Amino acid sequence: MAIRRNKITVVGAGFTGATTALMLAQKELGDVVLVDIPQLENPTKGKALDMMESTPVQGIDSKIIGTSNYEDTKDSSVVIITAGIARKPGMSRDDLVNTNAGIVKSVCENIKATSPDAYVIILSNPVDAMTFVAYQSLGFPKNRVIGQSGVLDTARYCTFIAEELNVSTEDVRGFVLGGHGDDMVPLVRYSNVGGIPIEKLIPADRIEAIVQRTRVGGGEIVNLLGNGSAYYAPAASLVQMTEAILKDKKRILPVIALLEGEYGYNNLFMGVPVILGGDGIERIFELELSAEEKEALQKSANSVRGVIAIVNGGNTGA
Ligand SMILES: NC(=O)C1=CN([C@@H]2O[C@H](COP(=O)(O)OP(=O)(O)OC[C@H]3O[C@@H](n4cnc5c(N)ncnc54)[C@H](O)[C@@H]3O)[C@@H](O)[C@H]2O)C=CC1
Ligand SMILES: O=C([O-])CC(=O)C(=O)O
Repeated sequence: MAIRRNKITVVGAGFTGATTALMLAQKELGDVVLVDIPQLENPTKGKALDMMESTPVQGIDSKIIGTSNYEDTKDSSVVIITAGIARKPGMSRDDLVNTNAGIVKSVCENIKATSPDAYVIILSNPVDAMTFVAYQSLGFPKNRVIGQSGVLDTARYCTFIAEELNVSTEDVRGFVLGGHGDDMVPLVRYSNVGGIPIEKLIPADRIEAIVQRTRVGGGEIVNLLGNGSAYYAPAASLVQMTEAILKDKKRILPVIALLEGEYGYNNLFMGVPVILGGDGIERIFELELSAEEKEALQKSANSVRGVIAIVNGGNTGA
């Protein structure tokens, strides 16, 4: 049988979607289908054509098309959902919940019909609740419905640690647990630089400042941009997750997964470290947490449940 390239669909051709499409093509992870609403079909085709015309210069062979027709996305291996509105200064991610829930639901109905075997990665905010909406709308098994927050939050955290120590970002390891909001839980005890615990290298007050900056890292960019939210680091995070799945890399990454007893939570979508590979979320790692870390995670979980309740008729879980 002839070997075919993977088809990767990116729904939403705005800042994050278009950037993600280009980065996916640059890594030649597959052919990319960029989808937006019918009213924006021409600009979507235009963005895709512009990217396609960069391929001879970049020396890459991925094809990129723009469309508003889900038939073009048929049998995608991975679908990335970036469709929805983004926040502006003064807004929280949770302010987007009602608008984006409707959008994510309608997108998922189309995906379910055209790519029933896809692995679906959700970016639209508030992303923990939107991953729940996607899970309900798609009816796919839990290993194939994956939310993006922890890769980005961890990238911010590691950037700030590397800056603090003036070392390569490559040598910084750590991760962020919990919901994608200001209560997220960067895990200091599990963070190191070249194997050396950060607590041995950075004074406690500076670590606390890094943790706080990470928690509001999205807001920092929103305030600087003035009219939208981050997209380069979010796109890079989506590409890392897509690559982990398509190449069956079995990366250990923090992603939003359905918890069924892990960390003491049931029927809740929240960020936890997992093995991400050819079968999506292949395993969730449950770490031993201190009393303080458990309390911080509980606060984050309560925030996520509050937002899920808004889109789930007052019920707080899946
Ligand atoms: N989870 C995370 O870590 C992050 C989440 N986000 C979220 O991702 C979402 C997208 O952000 P941006 O790309 O910056 O926004 P954007 O406004 O630049 O792009 C969103 C695109 O979605 C499209 N869209 C709306 N309804 C659609 C539908 N039914 N079908 C297809 N496309 C549709 C819009 O026309 C627009 O082109 C926002 O909700 C934002 O908050 C952004 C960055 C990080
Ligand atoms: O802050 C936002 O609204 C977008 C986002 O989730 C992030 O950049 O972390």
